[in-house]
Amino acid sequence: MIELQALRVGYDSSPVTPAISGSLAQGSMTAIVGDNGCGKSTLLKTLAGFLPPVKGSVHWPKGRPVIGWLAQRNTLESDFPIVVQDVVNMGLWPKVSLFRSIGRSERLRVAAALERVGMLHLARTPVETLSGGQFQRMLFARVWLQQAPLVMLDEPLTGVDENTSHVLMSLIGEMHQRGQTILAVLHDTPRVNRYFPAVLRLGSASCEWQMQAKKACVA
Ligand SMILES: Nc1ncnc2c1ncn2[C@@H]1O[C@H](COP(=O)(O)OP(=O)(O)OP(=O)(O)O)[C@@H](O)[C@H]1O
Repeated sequence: MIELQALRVGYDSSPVTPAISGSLAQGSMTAIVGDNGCGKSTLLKTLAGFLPPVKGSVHWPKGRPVIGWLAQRNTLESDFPIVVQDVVNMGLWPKVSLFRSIGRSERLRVAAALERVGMLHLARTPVETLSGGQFQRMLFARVWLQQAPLVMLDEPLTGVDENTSHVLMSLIGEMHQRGQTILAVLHDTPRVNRYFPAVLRLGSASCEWQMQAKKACVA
């Protein structure tokens, strides 16, 4: 799905990572790990097309697919004047535009997504009143509903409690099992070791891919 050829990512022509070569197969599930500041988020943003490569290249043999994107928690505004289900509704895009009202079957899908993350009772709650963990569950409901071929998650488990981590990890496993390609930046070493079949370890001078047979990836 994605081929990296001596890719270096960074800002203003200055790379922050070493050269990265390798590929991500369709349906794969990969964790990007490494120390703070080593360039994990920058790599994700470059692969998503938000930043140009500084050196090397990213190749999409079958074209870049729709990407389900979950940004790092602290980069998000949480004081929009909208309620939870409005945010989750956005996962229906582009099947439903802003100019077409949502039908019964779509409302049921949104409700199912909210139920899946334990947030159905908060469907009409203003986003600005959510706790950090509830906010993250809401974003996961949107990504889960979207069913994008490629899902990029930037530190999806950071700042959430153990129970929420468990729910979110099971959703990641579920998306993987239904054939979506998963690429996630994570600091949760035990969960990376337990659930991710592929790991890209990013260092300041080099990087390393690790592939290993994994048990069932649903938490
Ligand atoms: N917009 C920017 N402009 C210039 N430099 C940036 C920008 N954003 C991040 N950086 C720098 O790029 C380097 C890599 O940052 P990045 O956020 O990719 O690291 P990370 O591995 O995701 O870190 P963390 O684990 O702390 O989230 C850091 O030195 C950071 O200061």
